[in-house]
Amino acid sequence: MLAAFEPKDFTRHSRSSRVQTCSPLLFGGLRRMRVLLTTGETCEPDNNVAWGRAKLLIIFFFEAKLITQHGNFDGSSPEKKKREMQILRSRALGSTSSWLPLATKLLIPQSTASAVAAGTGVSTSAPSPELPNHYFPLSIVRRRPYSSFLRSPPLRRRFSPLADMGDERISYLSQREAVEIDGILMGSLGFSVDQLMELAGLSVASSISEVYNSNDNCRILVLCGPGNNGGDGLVAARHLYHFGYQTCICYPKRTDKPLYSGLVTQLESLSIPFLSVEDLPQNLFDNFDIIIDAIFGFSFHGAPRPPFDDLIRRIASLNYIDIKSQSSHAVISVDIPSGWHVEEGDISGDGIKPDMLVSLTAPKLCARKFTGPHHFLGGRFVPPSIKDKFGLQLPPYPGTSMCVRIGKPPSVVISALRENYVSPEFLENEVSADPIDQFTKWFDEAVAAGLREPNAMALSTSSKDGKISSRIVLLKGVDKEGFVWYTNYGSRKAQDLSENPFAALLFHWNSLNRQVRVEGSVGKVSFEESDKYFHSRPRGSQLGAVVSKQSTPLTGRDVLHDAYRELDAKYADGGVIPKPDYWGGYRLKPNLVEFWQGQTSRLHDRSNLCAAPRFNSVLSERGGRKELMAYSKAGSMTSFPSLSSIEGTIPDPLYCFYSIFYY
Ligand SMILES: NC(=O)C1=CN([C@@H]2O[C@H](COP(=O)(O)OP(=O)(O)OC[C@H]3O[C@@H](n4cnc5c(N)ncnc54)[C@H](OP(=O)(O)O)[C@@H]3O)[C@@H](O)[C@H]2O)[C@H](O)CC1
Ligand SMILES: [K+]
Repeated sequence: MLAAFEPKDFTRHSRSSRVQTCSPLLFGGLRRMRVLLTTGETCEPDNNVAWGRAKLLIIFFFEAKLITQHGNFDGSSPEKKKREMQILRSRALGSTSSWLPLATKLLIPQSTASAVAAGTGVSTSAPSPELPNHYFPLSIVRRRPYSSFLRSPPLRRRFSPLADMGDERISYLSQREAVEIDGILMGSLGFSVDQLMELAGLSVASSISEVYNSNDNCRILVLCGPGNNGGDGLVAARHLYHFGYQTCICYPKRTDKPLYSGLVTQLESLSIPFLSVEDLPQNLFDNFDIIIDAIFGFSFHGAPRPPFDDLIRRIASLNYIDIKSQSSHAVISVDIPSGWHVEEGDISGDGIKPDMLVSLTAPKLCARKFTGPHHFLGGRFVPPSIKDKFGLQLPPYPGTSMCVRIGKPPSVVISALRENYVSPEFLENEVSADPIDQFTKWFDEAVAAGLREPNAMALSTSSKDGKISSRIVLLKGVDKEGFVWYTNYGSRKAQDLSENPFAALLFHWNSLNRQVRVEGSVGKVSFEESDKYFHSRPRGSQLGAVVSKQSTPLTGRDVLHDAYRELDAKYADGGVIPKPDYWGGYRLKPNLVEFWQGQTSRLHDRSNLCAAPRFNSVLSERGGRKELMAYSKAGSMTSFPSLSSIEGTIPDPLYCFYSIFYY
């Protein structure tokens, strides 16, 4: 019955009116949306009561749709029906506990429901006695202030750099060594199993979030075994829930110990559903995008016993499902692909073939046979004493990461690499008429979002014969006069600019789905401005600027280093290092600034603010409405009937812009 239910069937989407009919496909993103109820009432996610009601409306619509499609769940026992509802709810909305009690407060007239049903294709002609009398759809307005996105940036897929070690140089543990290390950690080294399990589960969740997006409504089933590997799965499920994934658990052989019952309680308090083996579809990918295999770890021995033998068979059968190669469906094994021999691997050849393996502490010998695209290491708790005792070669973890990619880099089909951008709409009435103000607003938001080097920009220049070159430089200042960067006046870009004083800048704020293109004329900044900036730089950068004759071939690296050392010694007393003549700044005065906001299905928003030479004016062309404004130095604006009527009216042009909006 679950398989027959396809949420895609009732997705309705109207971009032009910026209203979407409620669709379960959108549920993952709902927390980030402002919801407009059909009554006209609006609410923000921060408004708990209204938001709770909004969620309820969604669920009632969801259930009504289900019931009208499937009648009374004919043949289902009330228990089974309840369970199925629970699965559907959790798939759609995640946690329900916080808002479900509000259900009793809702009473919506049947007339509203019928009117709404007519617009959504839900049939009410023969309502089931169970059909709630108060279901109706929602209109979702995909708008909210950008600042709220910054508070909860969507999780994005990122790849950690490959560990800087060949596969051969990483240590692989035998089963005996793995057990022994476990014993030392929890013996003389004073760790508790709870601690290690928490770190292991967090590593698993972190590894998954590096490869699979949570904002694609990713549904994860965690299959947990009876031992600590199963415990890692329970912990990972909790972290994944908090990372925004929709998680379900199947934990058929529970352990009575307080550690495990505590983990179960924590998950239940998040309303994460626990499914029995019988609840699961034969083809696990029917209802889930990712299957986490946390059944057996390094203590596995012999042949799998029920019910795990059947579960392992079901996961292994997913290897042959076509859909896997074309979609984001994946099997992820924790520490050991369950059913594999801990040292020999998949002896029978028809075992699980995971897409991702997260080895914990150190990979076990079987991991040598892993051929999937993503091998990660987690369990960042191994102290040097263990590394020394077992002669472990392990890759360093980058930064504060809880996981590190090891093994071969994934082979990717370049043409298949794409992101579906989910952003707030960039509406014309929200764009500053002044491009520098708009740029500053976006730049501040890029800084607030914690982007690395938000001031990095591609600078494209052209020689007099039209040969274009680009490189990344750093923006060092921006104001109404333009965009400033510093460089060596002997560099290729400087040579280009001396021949052709026009250039283009491109800012790419990837995780905000934003780009800003700037085009204009370029001139050198004054000596005083360059000199002031030069002396604000760290001493090492000043020395580097003096010794580096950019774009000039060297006879060897040591020439540069020797020159640096010599200069360093010369100014060892801390004297002022003079700015060399061949180093200084450029300023690009824009005549076009384009703001680009990536949107779903490539329906991006672009706003183009262009300078209109000689006019201190602003011309807006917004949604077909043309507006021409005079823009005084003091910042006030006056409306004019035409461009020619402005000519001569503004005595002291500063710069002027008109706007064009693209859709
Ligand atoms: N130091 C670390 O690296 C840490 C790793 N962690 C994780 O812990 C597992 C190892 O956990 P452990 O509990 O020792 O073992 P398993 O999870 O593999 O499971 C043992 C249970 O499985 C049963 N079992 C074994 N073989 C079979 C089989 N053929 N069929 C059915 N059941 C089987 C076994 O029952 P027995 O009756 O056979 O004893 C146990 O009930 C490691 O891999 C990591 O994932 C920690 O979380 C953190 C520290
Ligand atoms: K496993």
